[in-house]
Amino acid sequence: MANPSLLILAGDGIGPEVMDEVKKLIAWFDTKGIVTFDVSEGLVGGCSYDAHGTPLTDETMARAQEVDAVLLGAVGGPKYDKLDFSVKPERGLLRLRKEMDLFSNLRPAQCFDALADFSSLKRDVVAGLDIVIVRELTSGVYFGEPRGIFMEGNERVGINTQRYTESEIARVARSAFELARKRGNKVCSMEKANVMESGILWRDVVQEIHDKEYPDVALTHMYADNGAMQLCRWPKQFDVIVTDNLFGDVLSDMAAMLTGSLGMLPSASLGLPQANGRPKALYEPVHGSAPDITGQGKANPIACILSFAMALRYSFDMGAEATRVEKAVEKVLADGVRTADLMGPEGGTPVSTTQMGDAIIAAMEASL
Ligand SMILES: NC(=O)C1=CN([C@@H]2O[C@H](COP(=O)(O)OP(=O)(O)OC[C@H]3O[C@@H](n4cnc5c(N)ncnc54)[C@H](O)[C@@H]3O)[C@@H](O)[C@H]2O)C=CC1
Ligand SMILES: CC(C)CC(=O)C(=O)O
Ligand SMILES: [Mg+2]
Repeated sequence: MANPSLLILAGDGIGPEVMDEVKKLIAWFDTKGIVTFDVSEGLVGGCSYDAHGTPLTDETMARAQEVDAVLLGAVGGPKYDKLDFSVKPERGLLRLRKEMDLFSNLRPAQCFDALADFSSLKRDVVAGLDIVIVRELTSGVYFGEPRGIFMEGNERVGINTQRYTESEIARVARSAFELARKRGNKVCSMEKANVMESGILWRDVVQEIHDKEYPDVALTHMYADNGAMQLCRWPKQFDVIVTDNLFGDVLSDMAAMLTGSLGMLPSASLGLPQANGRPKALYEPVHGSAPDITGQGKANPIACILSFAMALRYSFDMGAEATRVEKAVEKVLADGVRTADLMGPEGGTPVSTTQMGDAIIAAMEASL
């Protein structure tokens, strides 16, 4: 049987730095005879623009459609800020999400015990936290038409459109309910039904899907602004949060700080199951290309490594090996190994990106 296939798109900024640590893990799994991936690499984002004049070539897009899973680092950076919108690095990532139809973006926020004092919130608020934000990823205001900057009279007007169809809401709601059934059996849906028609439809459809198909799951609704406040006030009230593309983007960065650092948050972007039973899938850290720390060896690779663990679980049915990676991360953190983003106000000596990766490999080795 053919080896499982991976396409690595490390991208820009710290993307390649954190992805190097994932490559070490892939090599480790190979050396140990646990699993050998058929790995190919490609360009996305600014590096692709530099090489080809586009943030994603058709060839790379086609390869992404063929493989079992895509691993992505991060895209973007100040060098590209003034580019025409159509060729900005971020458009490469949006194209991947849209054309692969990766509508369900799972963004778990889990607070490792060793980091409960590193969150900007009190230990009691975050210790033991384990929630998942399910973000709709292929529609909403990032994709709606009309969009653009137009002249209206003698001034410019910027337009983006929030647009959701019933079926788009229904499918992401189903993925949230399915996930909840495997966890705490609770879903909180967040929108702004008080001020947006798309929010009214969102609330109605989520409720309908619940009543018809998932009456056993506890469902609540919350306005997204209150949701942001509740995430800071008492995040452990949540199990699964389902929300739209924009609110999910913002709320998940916020949830990152409940775990100690944005450098800790992984994600899985999943489509519907294909004929082989596997969903189309892309795995990437929640963070961006972090231009402020690029090239300094300061990036925390854990979000990218935990994204690879999600790939093992969701694309390759290797739950036990995913747990092995997660436990290795937990062990390293418990041993006090910290990248700079995880330093408390009292300071200490941070390890580099590669040292963190090496420590995680050593913990994997010890787990055998
Ligand atoms: N999925 C993606 O590829 C994303 C790309 N971006 C792009 O990244 C660029 C920078 O955006 P920002 O708003 O600065 O967001 P960012 O997520 O890159 O960085 C925000 C802050 O978090 C820190 N940070 C992020 N990841 C870290 C890590 N692994 N370890 C330690 N510290 C980390 C950064 O140093 C920075 O201070 C922009 O071009 C943006 O469009 C932003 C978010 C997601
Ligand atoms: C296209 C991305 C840059 C948007 C983003 O911040 C994200 O998906 O987290
Ligand atoms: Mg974001």
